[in-house]
Amino acid sequence: MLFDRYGRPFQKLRYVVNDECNYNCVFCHFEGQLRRQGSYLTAEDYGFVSSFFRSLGVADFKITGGEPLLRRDIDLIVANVAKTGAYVTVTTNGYLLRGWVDKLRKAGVARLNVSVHTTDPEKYAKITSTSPAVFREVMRGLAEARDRGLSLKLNVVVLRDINTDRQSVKELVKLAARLGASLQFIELMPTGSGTKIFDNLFEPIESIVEIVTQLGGRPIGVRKELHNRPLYLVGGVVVELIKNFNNSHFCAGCTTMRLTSDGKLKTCIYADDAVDLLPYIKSRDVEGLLYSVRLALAKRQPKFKFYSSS
Ligand SMILES: Nc1nc2c(ncn2[C@@H]2O[C@H](COP(=O)(O)OP(=O)(O)OP(=O)(O)O)[C@@H](O)[C@H]2O)c(=O)[nH]1
Ligand SMILES: C[S@@+](CC[C@H](N)C(=O)[O-])C[C@H]1O[C@@H](n2cnc3c(N)ncnc32)[C@H](O)[C@@H]1O
Ligand code: SF4
Ligand code: SF4
Repeated sequence: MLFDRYGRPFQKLRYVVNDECNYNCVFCHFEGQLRRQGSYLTAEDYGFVSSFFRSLGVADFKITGGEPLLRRDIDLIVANVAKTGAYVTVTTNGYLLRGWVDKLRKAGVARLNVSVHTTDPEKYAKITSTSPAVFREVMRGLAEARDRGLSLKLNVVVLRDINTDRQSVKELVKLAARLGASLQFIELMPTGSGTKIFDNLFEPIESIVEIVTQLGGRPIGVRKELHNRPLYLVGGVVVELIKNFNNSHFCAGCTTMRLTSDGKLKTCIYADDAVDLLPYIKSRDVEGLLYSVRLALAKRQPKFKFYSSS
């Protein structure tokens, strides 16, 4: 296992497998990468690089995007990562889910995170720049995934006065319960498109905690291995809370980096100084990769620190 200078172990890697999307969400951070660069690692590259990272002790791989289900070889990518024996999850907007459920299950996906910010089709359409019919298709995909036995988590970006009232939270809990899913509330991040709406739509996670508590929820633990995220249980549903803005406790528990779709290792979602792994991935150069990962770890800093001069 490798550690950074702040004693944080490197245990999880997020693969941003593309930089395009069939949605245009009002807040999208695109995982901190530029849109439409169009140069992607191949499924074979992901297989090779996953074996390498596994050998360093990384055991949890997140496949995200852009919209990962737009990649025609997404099942092959999942299979090549899963073959290493690692835990592989995919985060998706869910619109193309129905066509992929069986293939992803066979490829060995451990869980799907599906972003569903509201149960109101009209609000959904506005948030994502789609239509209410798109929302209904996502619901069909989720039902199919549940029926085929896939483990599910619903992602909700918290948006002030859009999904922060008691009824909205209650309906999301009910939806998660029907799907046998867990539910994750994520604070809005001021990056990418999130920057321009932040002042109007940011709502701290505490408002959700208050409602969850009013609904009978109780704390059941903390995800120490990832950002010290608090967990609650409400109505039989596990609720995970991502308080990622200005939270030194969250960054202190950061055990993850991102590999952009063109092979750059980002030390933090906010950081611009990525380390380029592409030449080493393409030439299957393990020594070069190890040197570069050590370099990235040496650069890594918590974005929000306990003590900061700035
Ligand atoms: N600031 C920050 N936010 C993160 C980080 N990891 C995840 N997030 C936020 O959480 C959102 C949802 O992440 P997901 O792709 O669902 O995955 P996850 O919840 O981190 O991981 P799993 O629980 O393993 O599925 C991200 O898009 C970010 O907004 C991180 O390292 N830093
Ligand atoms: C960038 S998306 C990529 C995967 C997929 N397209 C989706 O939307 O699920 C990954 C996650 O980041 C969340 N997200 C996007 N922009 C965000 C922001 N500014 N703040 C917090 N979360 C954000 C999305 O809701 C989604 O759950
Ligand atoms: S949050 Fe996901 S679905 Fe929405 S625009 Fe970004 S990548 Fe696409
Ligand atoms: S250091 Fe903080 S902001 Fe940066 S990726 Fe880790 S948790 Fe996110």
